[in-house]
Formats: sequence, C-alpha cells, structure tokens
Amino acid sequence: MQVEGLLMACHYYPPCPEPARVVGGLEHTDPSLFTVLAQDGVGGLQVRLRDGRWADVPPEPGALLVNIGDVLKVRCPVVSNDEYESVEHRVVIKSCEDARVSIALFFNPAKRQESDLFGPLPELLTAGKQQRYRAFTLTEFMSSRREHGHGTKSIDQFRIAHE
Ligand SMILES: O=C(O)CCC(=O)C(=O)O
Ligand SMILES: [Fe+2]
Repeated sequence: MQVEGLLMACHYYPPCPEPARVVGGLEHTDPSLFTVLAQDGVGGLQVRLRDGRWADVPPEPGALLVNIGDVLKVRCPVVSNDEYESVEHRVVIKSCEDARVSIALFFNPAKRQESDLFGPLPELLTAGKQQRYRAFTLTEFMSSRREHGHGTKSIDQFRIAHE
C-alpha cells in the first residue's frame, strides 16, 4: 500500500526447525523519515549497538516501536549530530514453533521530483552546528542504496568531509 509517501509492509516469518541456521531479515537502516513498527509476541528484532554488538528488542504488549530513518537523520541536524541515528536493525528467527508477524508503516517524503532536495533543514543549522550531509534527491538516495547496500554506507555517500 502506498499513499503519498506512506508505505505499509506486512512481514510473515515462518517458524523454522533450525532457527540458528536461517536469516529472518537482513541488517539494514530504513530509508524513510521514520517507521512505526508493530511486532507480535514472538520476538526476533535486533538493533546494532554503537559497539557493533546486536541487542534484542523484546516485544512489549501494546507497544509500537518508532525507528528514525535515514532521511530524518539527514534532514534534522538536531537529531543527527551523532546523538540519534537511523539505527541498523535485523530480524533473527527465534522460534521452532511459532511464526512471527510484524507490520511496518514507513513515513516517506511524498515529494519525489528531481527538484525536491533533501538536506539538513537550514533553520536547524544553528550557529556552531556543521552541515554533515549534502542535499540529495530521493532518486540519488535510492540508487545509492542499490549500489552500496541497505546499511549505513549508502547514506555515508552524502556525508561532507570536515577537517
Ligand atoms: O519485522 C520486523 O520487525 C522489522 C521489519 C523491518 O525492519 C522493515 O520492514 O524495515
Ligand atoms: Fe526496517
């Protein structure tokens, strides 16, 4: 389903007799502004910590998870000054018996013309805050993801090198 930038993805992860030998969902960051995720009680979602280790995100009944996506990280220098990140996440299979279901709602920019540029919002680039990313179009961003993968490397292509 896609409605002006809103995209819903429903995931079904079948149970597996040998969970340790399969991948549920490969590691990636979301290309959205932000994502709202509902997961059932089976578990399996993991996020990568700053030290590189993977940590479980245990399901909380009734809770929705909000993930910062790559576009918001770039757009708002307030939250991208290495304080908040578009976190890398993946799904591992936890159960031999239970299938897992999750629903992700991606809030994407609706504007996708070549004239629509996504860079740090000028009003948020306050004094002393360096611009970390150059502006890009969504076409550029998505082709960078195809070329460099769905991890953090694709957004790094737009990073401005500061001495
Ligand atoms: O199934 C999940 O919990 C995660 C799904 C996900 O990361 C995604 O759709 O981008
Ligand atoms: Fe994701």
